[in-house]
Amino acid sequence: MAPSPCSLCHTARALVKRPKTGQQVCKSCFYSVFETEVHNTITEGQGIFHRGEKVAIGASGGKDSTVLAHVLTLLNQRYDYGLDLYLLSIDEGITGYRDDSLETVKQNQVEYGLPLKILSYNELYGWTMDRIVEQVGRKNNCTFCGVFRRQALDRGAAQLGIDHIVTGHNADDMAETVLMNIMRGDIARLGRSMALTTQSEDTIKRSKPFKYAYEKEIVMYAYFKKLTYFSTECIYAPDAYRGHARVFLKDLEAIRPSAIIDIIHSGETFVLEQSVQKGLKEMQTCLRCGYISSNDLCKACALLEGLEAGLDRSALKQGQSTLSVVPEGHRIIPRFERPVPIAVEGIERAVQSLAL
Ligand SMILES: Nc1ncnc2c1ncn2[C@@H]1O[C@H](COP(=O)(O)OP(=O)(O)OP(=O)(O)O)[C@@H](O)[C@H]1O
Repeated sequence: MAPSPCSLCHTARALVKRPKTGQQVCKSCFYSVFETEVHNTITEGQGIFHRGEKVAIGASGGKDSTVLAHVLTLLNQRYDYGLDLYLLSIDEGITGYRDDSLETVKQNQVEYGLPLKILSYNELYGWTMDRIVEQVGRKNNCTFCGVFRRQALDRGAAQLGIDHIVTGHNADDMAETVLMNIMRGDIARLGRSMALTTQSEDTIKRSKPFKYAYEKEIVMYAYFKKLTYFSTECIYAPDAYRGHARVFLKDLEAIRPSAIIDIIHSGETFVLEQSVQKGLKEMQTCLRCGYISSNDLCKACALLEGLEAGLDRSALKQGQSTLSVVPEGHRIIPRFERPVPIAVEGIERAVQSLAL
């Protein structure tokens, strides 16, 4: 049987069946269409970046963030976004996992010529995940890791004077999140987690440029381009609940590949009723460390307090402590200082208005 021609350029031989659309394409058209779709996500509407912005790529050494570092570096040059890119890695202190993946990030630093900052849980919280798991067991450790990582990324970015973090969350991650939030009945969180970019007054801007990129295509892209990435799963039990959502989603994708995008679009159309919005807690800053929080203590301070007190699973009852006074001998998280955002667009507009 004669080889099929690429359904986009109609000249080269098709080598890939796109998981997202089923189109048979050649390698070069696959790269082009993948990169263009990410560019479209980034630039749609007002766009997520502005010229001169300092952007930290959350770099774990895994496939998603490695491809993100590669594609953002490329698009920044191709379309002249004018971004100042950095790699920001959080070392959770997981022996035999994160130490190895950080070696990959260090290689990426050289390959892409981007400055790299590594910030560890040990430095910030005085605890590694290895020690946390020793104390709280494997069952709930993902909660600690998730809360601590979120804050560590913000703190690392703040130390670099960066006001925008991008992560490699992909379309599969987004669809899983929709399913998980529906199964939990947490529609308020669903709305927030579907945004391409999130920012409130007191937080560092976060974006997910791979929001619509299929995991399978990210893997294909990394494979064909021979990118250096680390492919082992975390050694501590991954979030079991997400695991169920993932298996369910993969089954749906096998039957109908568009299920992933369809679920994301469904998630995007949920709108919170006014009455529900009114019931949501106002955000404030943590009395102890100054980080954004919906309680007197932020989740990280509450979890840390539990760890320091030698609690195990009960330490998960976060947000219940209202103490601004630190119990004696307990370690605390340093105060969170945010960089003052520079309104570059505002400055540009002001300069333009002065021009003759
Ligand atoms: N230790 C870390 N340091 C910096 N960023 C991280 C770290 N862990 C996760 N991230 C960011 O959060 C995104 C989603 O993380 P998740 O744990 O879901 O990993 P993943 O889906 O395996 O992604 P990756 O393939 O990039 O590891 C990553 O793509 C990355 O941008």
